[in-house]
Amino acid sequence: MKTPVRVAVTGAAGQIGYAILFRIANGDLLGKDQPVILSLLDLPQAQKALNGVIMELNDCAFPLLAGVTPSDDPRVAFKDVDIAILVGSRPRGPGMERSDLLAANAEIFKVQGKALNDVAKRDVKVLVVGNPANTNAYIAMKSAPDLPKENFTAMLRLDHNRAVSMLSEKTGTPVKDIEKMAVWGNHSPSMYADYRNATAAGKPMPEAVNDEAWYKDTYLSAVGKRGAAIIEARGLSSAASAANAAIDHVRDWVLGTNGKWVSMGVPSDGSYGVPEDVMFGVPCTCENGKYTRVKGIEMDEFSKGRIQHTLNELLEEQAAVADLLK
Ligand SMILES: NC(=O)C1=CN([C@@H]2O[C@H](COP(=O)(O)OP(=O)(O)OC[C@H]3O[C@@H](n4cnc5c(N)ncnc54)[C@H](O)[C@@H]3O)[C@@H](O)[C@H]2O)C=CC1
Ligand SMILES: O=C([O-])CC(=O)C(=O)O
Repeated sequence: MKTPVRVAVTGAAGQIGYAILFRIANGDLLGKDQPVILSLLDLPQAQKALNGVIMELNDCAFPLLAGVTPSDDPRVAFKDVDIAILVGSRPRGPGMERSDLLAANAEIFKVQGKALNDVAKRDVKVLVVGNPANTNAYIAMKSAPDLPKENFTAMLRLDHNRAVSMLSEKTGTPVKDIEKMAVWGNHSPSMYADYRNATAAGKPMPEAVNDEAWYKDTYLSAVGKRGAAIIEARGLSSAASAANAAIDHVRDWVLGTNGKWVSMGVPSDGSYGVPEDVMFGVPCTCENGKYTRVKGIEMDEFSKGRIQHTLNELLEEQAAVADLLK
């Protein structure tokens, strides 16, 4: 039997928490032979509900679940964790933009970044889901100076999965036969879902779609605004698909992608004209527990403009939290 991996999930009593914990405990995150210990963080006022979730986790009698502990203190919840999925924060409601959440949620990620810095494993893998995810991940990274920067990532995978699914529907290609999709930039409507290198069953995606006007005028904004469309339809933000994307992101990071491209928000190394440390969505491949950016993608004028647009938004978000990080 393998040694259990310690996984922290914050906001564990919330709706994404309710969708993700049972799948992690079932082996969807790290494999069907890997025991896990769940360390669950939520606010003091959510502890009663969190205990109810733990009762349900226990009632599933998951063979891989080697322990579950609740806490309302990040320094307790993050102690010695190998993986931290930071979900806990306020979601937006109808009519709100993600930028409206920045003020409400930034402080959370400063506190949690510091706690990770002090008590987590030195190779902890951190995924920030709570919005605005890129800038929250940037805040957590900057608040954890003793941890390697590459430990911190933001979730672009929901956008990636939405982008692939919509191309699958448009072209009639099964999702499994779509490769090399790339979502650049911020997890917000400014993101750039770039299909130029993608393939549909081996055929170049632009050819398979054969409708550039649809791509530029309909598809790009449909991917970018999908979160708002879900809120409009459900009255609540996406939860099961967000949980699924978080599992995809961490699983691929830990277990590898076999050469397949996935989109991840990672601290920039300066490539593609993105200043260092900006938490930016880029296509990556993963192997041996490490991600590598796909390098050398040619940029046409349209792509340069889209990347600059989403970068500008991230730089504005960073400027808005600069005081918090002093
Ligand atoms: N990056 C992405 O693709 C997506 C991100 N999200 C974001 O995920 C976040 C969570 O969404 P939901 O689960 O639907 O919200 P929710 O409101 O159902 O749950 C949030 C949970 O976080 C807890 N929480 C709040 N502050 C906390 C803190 N300081 N420490 C620990 N726990 C804390 C709350 O008590 C609550 O239990 C939101 O920010 C939402 O916008 C949602 C969908 C997709
Ligand atoms: O839109 C929201 O607020 C939730 C989210 O991030 C998404 O579904 O993409």
